[in-house]
Amino acid sequence: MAGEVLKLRGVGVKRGGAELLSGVSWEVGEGERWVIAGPNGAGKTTLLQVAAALLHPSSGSVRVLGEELGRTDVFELRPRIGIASAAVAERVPAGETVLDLVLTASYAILGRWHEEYDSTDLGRAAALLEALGAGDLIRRRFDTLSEGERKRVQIARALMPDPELLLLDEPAAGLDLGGREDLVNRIAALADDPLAPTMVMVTHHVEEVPPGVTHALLLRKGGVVAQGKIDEVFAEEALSACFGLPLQIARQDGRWYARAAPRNGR
Ligand SMILES: Nc1ncnc2c1ncn2[C@@H]1O[C@H](COP(=O)(O)OP(=O)(O)OP(=O)(O)O)[C@@H](O)[C@H]1O
Repeated sequence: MAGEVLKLRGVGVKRGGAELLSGVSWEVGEGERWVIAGPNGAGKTTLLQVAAALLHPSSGSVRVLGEELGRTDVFELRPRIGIASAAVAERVPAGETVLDLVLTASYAILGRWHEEYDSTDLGRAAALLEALGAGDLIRRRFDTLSEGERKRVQIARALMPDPELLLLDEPAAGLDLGGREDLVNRIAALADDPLAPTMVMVTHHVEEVPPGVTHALLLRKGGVVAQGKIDEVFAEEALSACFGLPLQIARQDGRWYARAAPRNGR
C-alpha cells in the first residue's frame, strides 16, 4: 500500500450506553480516494470524526498521518486535516464573511479574531473559492448563502491549510439536482488531481459518488460490512446487506446508480 494516512484497529465508540462503532479496522493509503456509505445511523459521521481527530475512540487504536491518537497533540494534528461537515457549518459565528471563514482554516479555528494573514493567504483563499465556483461570494456573509453555495465554500475552507487528508461529510446533502451534479463534478476534478490530498467522503447515496473514487467502506449498525476497491465493494450483495434491502446496482461513465430490486419482475 502507498504511505499510510489512516490506520484504525478494532475501533469502538460508545456514547450513553449505545455502541456507535464497534470493531472497525480500516487502512487508508496516501493518494487514495474513499467513500464511506451506509444507511442513516450507521456510524458514518462518527467514523469521520474519529479520522479527523475530533473524537477519541472508547476502544482500539487510531493512527492519523502517522500520529497515534491519545499520544499526540491533536491541536498540532488537526490543521493537517481538512474537514467539511454540517457540524462545522453549524458552529460558524453569525456574520462571519466567506473570506474569513476560509482564512481561519489555516489555524483550524472558527471566527476571525486578531490573527494576521498575508497576501499569500488572501490569494490562496481567493483561488480556492474561484476553483470551487464560489469566487463571487468572497465578500458575502456565510449565513446568507444558499445550501449549495455553503457546500462549495466549506470545501474551499477544508482545502485552505493544504491538508494531507481531506474529509467531506455528505457534501451533496440538501442540494437540488443541478447543485448535486455541479458538486459531484467538482469533487471528481479534485479526485483526479494527483496533487490533491488523500480524500474520504461520506454519503448515503451511491449516485453522489464521483468518478475517480478508488475505494469504499460500507457501514451498518456501527460495523464494517465490506471495504476495499470500489469495483469489488459496490456489488449488489454487499450494498444490499449494507442498506438492508435487495438492490440492483448499475454503473455508467464512472457513476453508480442503485434502486430496489423489482419484485415479481416489476
Ligand atoms: N451522543 C450520543 N449518544 C447516543 N447515541 C448517539 C450519540 N451520538 C450519535 N448517536 C447515535 O449513533 C448512531 C450513529 O450516528 P452517526 O451520526 O455516526 O450516523 P450516520 O451514519 O452518520 O447517520 P446519518 O446518515 O443519519 O447522518 C446514530 O444511531 C445516532 O443516533
